[in-house]
Amino acid sequence: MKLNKHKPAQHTEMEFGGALGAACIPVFLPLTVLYLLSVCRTPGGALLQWPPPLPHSTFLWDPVAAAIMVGWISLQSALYLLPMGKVSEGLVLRDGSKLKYPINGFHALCMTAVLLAVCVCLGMPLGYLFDLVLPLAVCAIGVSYLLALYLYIRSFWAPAHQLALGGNTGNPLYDFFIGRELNPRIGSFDLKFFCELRPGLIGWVVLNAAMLMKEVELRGSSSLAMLLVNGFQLLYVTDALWNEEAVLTTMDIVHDGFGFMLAFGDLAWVPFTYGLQAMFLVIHPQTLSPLSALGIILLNGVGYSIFRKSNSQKNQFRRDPAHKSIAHLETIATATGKRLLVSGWWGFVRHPNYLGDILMALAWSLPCGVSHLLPYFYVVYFSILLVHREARDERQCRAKYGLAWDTYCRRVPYRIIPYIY
Ligand SMILES: NC(=O)C1=CN([C@@H]2O[C@H](COP(=O)(O)OP(=O)(O)OC[C@H]3O[C@@H](n4cnc5c(N)ncnc54)[C@H](OP(=O)(O)O)[C@@H]3O)[C@@H](O)[C@H]2O)C=CC1
Ligand SMILES: CC(C)CCC[C@@H](C)[C@H]1CC=C2C3=C(CC[C@@]21C)[C@@]1(C)CC[C@H](O)C(C)(C)[C@@H]1CC3
Repeated sequence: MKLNKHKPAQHTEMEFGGALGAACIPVFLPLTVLYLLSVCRTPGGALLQWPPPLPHSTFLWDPVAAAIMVGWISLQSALYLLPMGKVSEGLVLRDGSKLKYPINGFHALCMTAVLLAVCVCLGMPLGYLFDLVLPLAVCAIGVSYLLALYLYIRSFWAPAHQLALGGNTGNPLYDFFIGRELNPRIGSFDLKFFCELRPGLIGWVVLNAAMLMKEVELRGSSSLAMLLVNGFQLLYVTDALWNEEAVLTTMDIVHDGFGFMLAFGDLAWVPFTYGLQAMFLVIHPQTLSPLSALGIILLNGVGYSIFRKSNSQKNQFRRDPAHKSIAHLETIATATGKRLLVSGWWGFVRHPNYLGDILMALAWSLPCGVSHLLPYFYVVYFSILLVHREARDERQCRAKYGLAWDTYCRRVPYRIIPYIY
């Protein structure tokens, strides 16, 4: 293979605070993960405490955790490679080609669940993962760094048309962080698509199940709060894998390169911070009245319904605008030939799917009560992520659709929350 001397793209706008952000985030976020996990295990559970509850170095490394990590990634890779489900094509690439992706994430989730159930019945102490969570997170962070380094180095052998438009600035720190290559593959194994949905997302619900088991070990039964958190998040992950094909049109797959940000986000950030609520409940049990539980279930239901219906409406519209379920919706033309929906969910606010996602995030935290900030970390982080993501998407859409996008913004003035934002 020939080493390619790519000319850095001229005037690429740097995101996430540019080179400074790219230098700080890979240090700051892994430390944040370890800090949050440590706080979660303290009886006080206060997010801001002095001195901070720093774990002793002996709690950070465990060869068993390393073995579990290797086993887990190998298992998910094997399931990804199994010829189950259908094969779908991604969007058209810059060279006019389309990549093929195996759509078998839901099968992988079901097979993992069966394997896990068998192992638990045979006596495997799943709750032990609670005790191993810090060394497991250290291993996941280590894997993200190694993967990002591998991705950065191999990108110099990729042809220019396979690089992400925003990931080839010539600044090594920034390009390592944001990702140079768009769809890095080993043979037909797509590394970005695999990482986005498999080891981290499925790992998240397995960790949640482990927290439930730990609670049963400690207190003899699982609490309503723990059941709600597990149920809601399992629904979210199952939905993502059931609708796996839709991920092929998201910003991450279509636009972003694969570098440290996504590798770390997928493999370490998602499994170890999205499930903080369940981890919190192991040490800080909460009693939930049936009425509050009902209210929280309703909130999650409303959020999920908005999230799913709006995402499905747009996916259907992009795949087949003439489909009978959406043919009645009002649209506007753009100079690219693609149209924009201006009625239905996408006429309500410009990002109805983000609104639904934020409502669900709130429903995942409420079972943990209101005495601590820690279980609300996800809601706060996620709102910031989505506001930032909305701004990035808006910039891209304005560049793509020009005047038509301005017309859409006038027709649908609110971004995420009607009459507020
Ligand atoms: N749990 C988590 O951590 C995260 C969850 N998410 C979720 O992932 C899902 C996908 O989000 P994301 O990838 O950010 O982007 P979206 O699914 O919101 O897609 C944005 C794209 O949709 C198209 N679009 C925008 N407006 C219209 C319109 N009116 N009519 C037709 N098409 C339109 C444009 O692309 P084009 O015109 O080119 O088709 C635009 O670039 C969301 O539900 C989000 O909440 C996202 C990030 C993190
Ligand atoms: C650590 C960084 C600062 C931020 C990293 C962001 C990533 C964690 C997220 C970027 C987009 C994501 C998506 C999902 C998970 C989180 C990341 C990877 C998603 C797979 C969750 C499930 C949803 O149904 C989805 C729509 C499939 C999501 C797609 C985007």
